[in-house]
Amino acid sequence: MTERPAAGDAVPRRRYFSLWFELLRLSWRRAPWLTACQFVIPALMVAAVAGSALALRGAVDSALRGAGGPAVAWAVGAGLAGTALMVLGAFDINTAGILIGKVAVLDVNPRVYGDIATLEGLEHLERTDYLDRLTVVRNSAWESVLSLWSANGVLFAVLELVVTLFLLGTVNPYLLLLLVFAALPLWFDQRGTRAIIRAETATAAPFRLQRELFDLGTDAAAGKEIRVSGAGAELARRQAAAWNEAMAGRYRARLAAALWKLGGWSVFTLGFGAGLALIVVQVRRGDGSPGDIVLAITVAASLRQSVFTGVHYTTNVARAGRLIEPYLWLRDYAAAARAEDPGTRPAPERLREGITLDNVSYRYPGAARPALDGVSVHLPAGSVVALVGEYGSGKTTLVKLLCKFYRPSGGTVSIDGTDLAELDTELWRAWSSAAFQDFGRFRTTLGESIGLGDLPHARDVRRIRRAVAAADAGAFVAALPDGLDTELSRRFGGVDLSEGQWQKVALARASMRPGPLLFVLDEPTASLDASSEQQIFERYMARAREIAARTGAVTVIVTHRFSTATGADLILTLERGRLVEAGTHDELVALEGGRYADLYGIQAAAYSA
Ligand SMILES: Nc1ncnc2c1ncn2[C@@H]1O[C@H](COP(=O)(O)OP(=O)(O)OP(=O)(O)O)[C@@H](O)[C@H]1O
Repeated sequence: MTERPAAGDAVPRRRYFSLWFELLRLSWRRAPWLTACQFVIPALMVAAVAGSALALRGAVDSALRGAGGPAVAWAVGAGLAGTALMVLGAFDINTAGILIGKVAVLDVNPRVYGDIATLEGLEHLERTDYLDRLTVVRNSAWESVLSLWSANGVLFAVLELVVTLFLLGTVNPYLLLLLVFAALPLWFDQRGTRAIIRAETATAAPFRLQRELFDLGTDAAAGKEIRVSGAGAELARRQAAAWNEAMAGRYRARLAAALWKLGGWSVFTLGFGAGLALIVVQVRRGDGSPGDIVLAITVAASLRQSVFTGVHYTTNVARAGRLIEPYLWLRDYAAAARAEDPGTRPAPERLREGITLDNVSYRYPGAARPALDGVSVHLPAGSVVALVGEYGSGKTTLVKLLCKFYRPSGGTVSIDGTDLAELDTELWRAWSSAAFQDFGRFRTTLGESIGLGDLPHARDVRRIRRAVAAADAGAFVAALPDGLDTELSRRFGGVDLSEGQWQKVALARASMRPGPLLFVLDEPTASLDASSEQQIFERYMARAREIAARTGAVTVIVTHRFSTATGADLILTLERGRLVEAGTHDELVALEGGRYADLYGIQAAAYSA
């Protein structure tokens, strides 16, 4: 099994070629004619460069010999070749742009997004090494495809270089030495570009931080707290500091790259000047025709152009390295994550025994201590289980493990005796429903936002209405201008919802599946007022019992309000990732000095005060 790549793992250069080959195949499939143009047009351009130089030499020498007819014919040929060069050049840029756009938007972008959104677990979205690379790769599909055609451009620039040098060689073989001078700017430029790539990767973290701080500072929701606390200036200071840190490294690298570039071109100009002087001396000695000087000047000018083009394309390729490296790393990560045995066994249609956690531990990547530590408990089929405990005690982590978002670092979770790791993840999720405290805000129409909870029935209006009723959202939906068709964003001509309304939408979404085996409610009412909360819990308790009777479902409710937990069949108290108590409300309050009894007592006293 392939391991997920670690933070510092580098991607071998040869992988670039396989990526380009893959992009070439995609381009061919997407637009064969445009793809063919990327080879035919540059080849014709090389022919036109050589043709125009040879024709000019012919025209000058014929004219000097007094052969008027051939001189005119050569001159017309040179003119045509020059015109063809310009037309082909414009055509080349336009066709390449269209092709790159098509492949980037229609093929590469969906794949990058797909790799982010469809990976089985959540871990990748919480790892800084993954997020750093994502920051670099985001919106970079265009540049990745561009790198393929830049590499192709380098090939044709080299071909043009060889042809032009060959022509110069016919005048004087020493001129072939210009190849060395032509190669130097490429080499110098490479060094500068590599410095830029290194700097961009090294400064990805402060760059991401400044962007996040900027988003935070301009977010209306966070804006309320920022204004009340007066933290705006401090946030702006931190954003500026992160920006300066990121940019200082990048500017230094750019300056170094500019100096390398300057050095390369200075050497080339020297060599180029010396070459021209050599030909002039040679012709003055009578060893060559004036046409040779014209050919040498024409060819040398196009040599400068082809070196310039070659450098430009090489820079593009090297710059794309800063995207290709993290892009391939992300793909390797996604491939390795997919290759991890996803489990193939079908989930049972009905729970008979229930869910068993056996010595389950979980540590977040990079965390110093485990979020869950040796939890063993049986959640009987058909039961309502309440998870209680202080902030950060591991409640959400436990339900995430039940949903198979992460795999336990130790121990097993089993469903009716089958290890959850062996169950087909997609099927298990299809038998689960969940509403989380940090719910998603899908800014589609209200009906779509709820229907997403059960894709095969996403347009089933009766089912959506039932889910709305389950979430006690009927009155709020009825008050919306277009009911279920209301757009959930002012930006799209719809309405903005309050926190509590968004939470009800999330609850309704979680209620779309009629008979899940696992029903998770992770503080699903934190944004609701007390009376809505009470009503919703009563409904969900009734629903839990009703589903339990049909499918043996286990309902897990994470809550900070102990009044909610009292009706559960089993209450689990977590503390610093460990399960410290398990039992019914009556059993736990009866425990002398028990944690639950303590917390329950404090809350009950606060409410009655
Ligand atoms: N993505 C993450 N990466 C690293 N550590 C995390 C992550 N999510 C949670 N933790 C840590 O794991 C521990 C348990 O967190 P968890 O969210 O499970 O607690 P909780 O009991 O649900 O808390 P709350 O009541 O505040 O929701 C905490 O110490 C938390 O800081």
